[in-house]
Amino acid sequence: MKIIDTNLAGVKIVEPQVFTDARGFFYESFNQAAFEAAIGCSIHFVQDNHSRSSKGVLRGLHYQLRPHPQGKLVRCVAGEVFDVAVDIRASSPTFGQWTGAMLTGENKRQLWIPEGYAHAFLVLSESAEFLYKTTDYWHRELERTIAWDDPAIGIAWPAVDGISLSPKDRLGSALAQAEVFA
Ligand SMILES: Cc1cn([C@H]2C[C@H](O)[C@@H](COP(=O)(O)OP(=O)(O)O[C@H]3O[C@@H](C)C(=O)[C@@H](O)[C@H]3O)O2)c(=O)[nH]c1=O
Repeated sequence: MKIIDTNLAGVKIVEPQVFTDARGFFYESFNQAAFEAAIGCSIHFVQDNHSRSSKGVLRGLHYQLRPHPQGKLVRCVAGEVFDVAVDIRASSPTFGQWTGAMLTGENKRQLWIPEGYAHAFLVLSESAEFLYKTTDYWHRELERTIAWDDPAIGIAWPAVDGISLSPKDRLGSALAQAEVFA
């Protein structure tokens, strides 16, 4: 497993070692000890999520407030997504900055997004299957959405014909109006 730093100190790309042979491939998609050693702290995941989306679907930018913030280890097992994390910790030197990674069924890369970041992804292939682990349970009342296209963040989304959003995500707040992490 290889860890690749991003421009946001807490956000890491995880690249598993993939073993390919005549039958196909094998890799450890999660190994608690190796993951904790790589990110330098202990982590306890409690929920696994799986979504499928069509091309042009953009989910996010989502986060959950305290007392139930979520760290997320995300990956795309089929298709291609552009995955984004935004630092929304008010006291952080990188507050409001974003990082993006291509996660695909082929490259098998994962993105580790700790608590204190908002998360979104855009589907670039005809469809994409997206899997992720979370460090806390879902709490609908604590969920928040920041606008995917807030110019104050300025995410350079790859071009796709027609972005499709949920009704909730169409109402995302500007970062300046959002409840963020102290
Ligand atoms: C997130 C979530 C949703 N749901 C339900 C609520 C709703 O009826 C349905 C779809 O929910 P949403 O529209 O919020 O799904 P979605 O837009 O895919 O939400 C996800 O987006 C990505 C970017 C994230 O980072 C995730 O944490 C999560 O917020 O699933 C759960 O039962 N458990 C959950 O953990």
